Amino acid sequence: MTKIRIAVQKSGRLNEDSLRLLKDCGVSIDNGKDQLKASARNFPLEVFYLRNGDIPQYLRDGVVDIAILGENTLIEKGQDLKIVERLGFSKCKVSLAIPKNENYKGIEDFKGKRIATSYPNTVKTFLADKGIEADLHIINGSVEIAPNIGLADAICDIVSSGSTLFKNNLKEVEVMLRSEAVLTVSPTISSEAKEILERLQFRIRSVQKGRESKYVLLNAPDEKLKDIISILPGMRSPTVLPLAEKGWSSVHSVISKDKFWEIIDELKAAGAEGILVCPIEKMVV
Ligand SMILES: Nc1ncnc2c1ncn2[C@@H]1O[C@H](COP(=O)(O)OP(=O)(O)OP(=O)(O)O)[C@@H](O)[C@H]1O
Ligand SMILES: O=P(O)(O)OC[C@H]1O[C@H](OP(=O)(O)OP(=O)(O)O)[C@H](O)[C@@H]1O
Ligand SMILES: [Mg+2]
Repeated sequence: MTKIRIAVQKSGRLNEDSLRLLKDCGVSIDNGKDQLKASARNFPLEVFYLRNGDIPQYLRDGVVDIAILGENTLIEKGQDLKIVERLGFSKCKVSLAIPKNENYKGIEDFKGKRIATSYPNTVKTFLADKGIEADLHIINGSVEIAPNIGLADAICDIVSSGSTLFKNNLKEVEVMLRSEAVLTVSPTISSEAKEILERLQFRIRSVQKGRESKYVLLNAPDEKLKDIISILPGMRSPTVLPLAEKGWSSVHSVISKDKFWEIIDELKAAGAEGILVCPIEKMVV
């Protein structure tokens, strides 16, 4: 029986959320410590635990069919690989930063400067586009230390909270790109594996929709139902059930997490009472 082979980062920033997503999709993986390969018990899938930076080549070579990667890694090393799903976690930027006490006038300041980075292709393309030539120093980790030890004048690295820059007395001056985890696919994927991929994507979308939504239940006097219903979007329209107490109804609906507090305020103002909010595990649409 065909199994889809998925590459997941062995350890690091993407590992935990990638495995959680598979778990939420109902894929159970026996996770022996230090295993490099593991099979799912209840879905035709095999996980390969690999170094992030190696995954684009494994996809090209057809060693794995799909992978969870940071979009930034694809921009750096896998422009030819197709993204089939955006996964919404590991959001970060790839930015240029310089020592905090230096005055920044604009991108021309990078002309002839030594830039330490693990993302040489991304920096080269970004600067070439603006007609700037700089001297790149490729290092694999702890990039932010480079200006402090005299190895470089500036850096290009991942920025999320900004605390690593702060701790190293650096400031972000150019955001080159924004990234999140994505599901990407090998150009050599077989049609059988593609079918499994479609089943997995269907589950991923259901999990994501669930994560983006909340289930809301509330009580309302019947004369205020019309106003309350007009506030609630719902998958089709809200469910309305009579309460034991005459003249009152219970209203159930699904609302987006983004608009959550706004809608709750409006519901309260429209006369809703006893509002309950529950998480949604999956939403199949
Ligand atoms: N601070 C962060 N906040 C959010 N996402 C991040 C952060 N740092 C890295 N990422 C994302 O997680 C991915 C993996 O980063 P991580 O530092 O764990 O691995 P790596 O050192 O790039 O790779 P390797 O697995 O080859 O050691 C990055 O490509 C990026 O997409
Ligand atoms: O803006 P922040 O929230 O501080 O995050 C940014 C830092 O996170 C990543 O490093 P990581 O912690 O993964 O360590 P690494 O250098 O060993 O990859 C990245 O390389 C930055 O150094
Ligand atoms: Mg890192």
